[in-house]
Amino acid sequence: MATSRIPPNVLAMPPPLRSLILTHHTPRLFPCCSSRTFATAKPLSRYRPSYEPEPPPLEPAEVYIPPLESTSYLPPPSNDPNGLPFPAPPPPKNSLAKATEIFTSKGGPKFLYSAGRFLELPVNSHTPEICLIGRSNVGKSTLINALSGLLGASARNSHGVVARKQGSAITSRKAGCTVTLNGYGFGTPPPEDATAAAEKSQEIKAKREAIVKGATRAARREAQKDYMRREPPRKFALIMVDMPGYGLGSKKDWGLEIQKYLSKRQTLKGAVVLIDAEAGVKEQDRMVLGNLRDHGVRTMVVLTKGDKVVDYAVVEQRKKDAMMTEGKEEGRKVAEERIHEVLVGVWKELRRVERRGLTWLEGEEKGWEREVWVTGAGDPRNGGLGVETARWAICRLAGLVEDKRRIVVPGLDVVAKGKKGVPKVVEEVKEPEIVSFDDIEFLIARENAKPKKRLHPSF
Ligand SMILES: Nc1nc2c(ncn2[C@@H]2O[C@H](COP(=O)(O)OP(=O)(O)OP(=O)(O)O)[C@@H](O)[C@H]2O)c(=O)[nH]1
Ligand SMILES: [Mg+2]
Repeated sequence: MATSRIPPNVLAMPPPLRSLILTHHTPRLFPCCSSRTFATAKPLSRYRPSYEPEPPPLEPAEVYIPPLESTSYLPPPSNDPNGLPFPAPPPPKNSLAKATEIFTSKGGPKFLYSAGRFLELPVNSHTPEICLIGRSNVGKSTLINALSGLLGASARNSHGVVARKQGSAITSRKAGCTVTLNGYGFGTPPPEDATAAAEKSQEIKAKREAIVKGATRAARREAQKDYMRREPPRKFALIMVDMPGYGLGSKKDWGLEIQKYLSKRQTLKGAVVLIDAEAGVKEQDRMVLGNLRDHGVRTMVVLTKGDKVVDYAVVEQRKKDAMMTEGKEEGRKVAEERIHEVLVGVWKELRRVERRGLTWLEGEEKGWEREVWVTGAGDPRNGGLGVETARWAICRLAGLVEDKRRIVVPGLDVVAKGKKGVPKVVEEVKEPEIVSFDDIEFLIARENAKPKKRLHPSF
């Protein structure tokens, strides 16, 4: 019978190693600590990551179908209650390329800051900011990653230090992953700003020299104060702010900080409200839209997880349909119908929220945008449904690209104005509407609340 022996030089070994050697060579003496017991010991499971393993990827050849008819939709005319959303024309190629350049420029996105409170945010008086708001787990961080060029699995499975170093947002399958206001810088500032930035850095340099050379102590102290208060020159074309989600896993304090951000941030150009295409508009979304209205923030809605709606519809349809190809086509129709349903719900909600205020109006600069965008940023087939056009929409919201599309619909003529991208709507009302007294009162109140144009400063 082979018996294990204790090595003679065991006492010459470092004390922490001795017990290991002994248990290895004499398993019978220490059965509870044998190497096998160590290998299957329970405590190791504590170090496993807390998120569940990813499900196996979908098979591209089987499930992949062409994306939806369009990635952005406009509402039917307001005088047509049964009208369907209609697909908006795609953005012009040159400005689409400009938006792509801003988001995917060399060097990638830069993670700028993570602020737990509004007061911790760095000063910003020059770079336009756009914030992403939505329920927990809706896909805010995934969308930021996809906008910067990461596709599918890379956008949705971004964890740990490597992701931080790359400048990507951390994502998780667990709700409540993002708990601070996280800023990401994209693109390079326009050339005139670069010159201004160079001048400013000269100024800062001069101030620093003054600190060293300042004759008196008081002068040095004054220069030091100025230097501490300085704002770094503009380095990015756009800053995107990823916010903590509301709903599951959120906290009251975060809500308060977000409110402060919405009301006080001077450079905030607009908010992108993310709504899960599978779940539709929820109570918390209504509350957030109300907040945006109260703070007069320009708002744009983006549906996320559009790919899931499409896949689900296809799989369901295929169960019913024996013919695979027909199943796909039918599935596409079903998916389109489901997306239409959610879109109609979104516009209904936006109009309802608008009616409760006086100044946050449909299609106005300080109101909400009609066009709603459909995305599938975390599409496991690396498709990144609608990400390219979403980039353009965000740049338009920030005033970085122009919208020169002309959209003509029966009964509704939308002309997108060049400069600020606010579509001007000329609506043809075919028959005179019968309006209740309440509505008239409301319309008068709304009209009075609009800022009056002054003909001359002296008037
Ligand atoms: N299929 C699909 N999955 C998505 C999409 N967007 C996000 N997901 C998944 O949804 C989960 C949550 O994504 P996150 O980006 O972390 O969500 P979040 O809104 O930042 O969540 P919080 O930080 O908790 O507020 C991840 O597991 C993603 O893989 C999408 O467009 N399609
Ligand atoms: Mg997040």
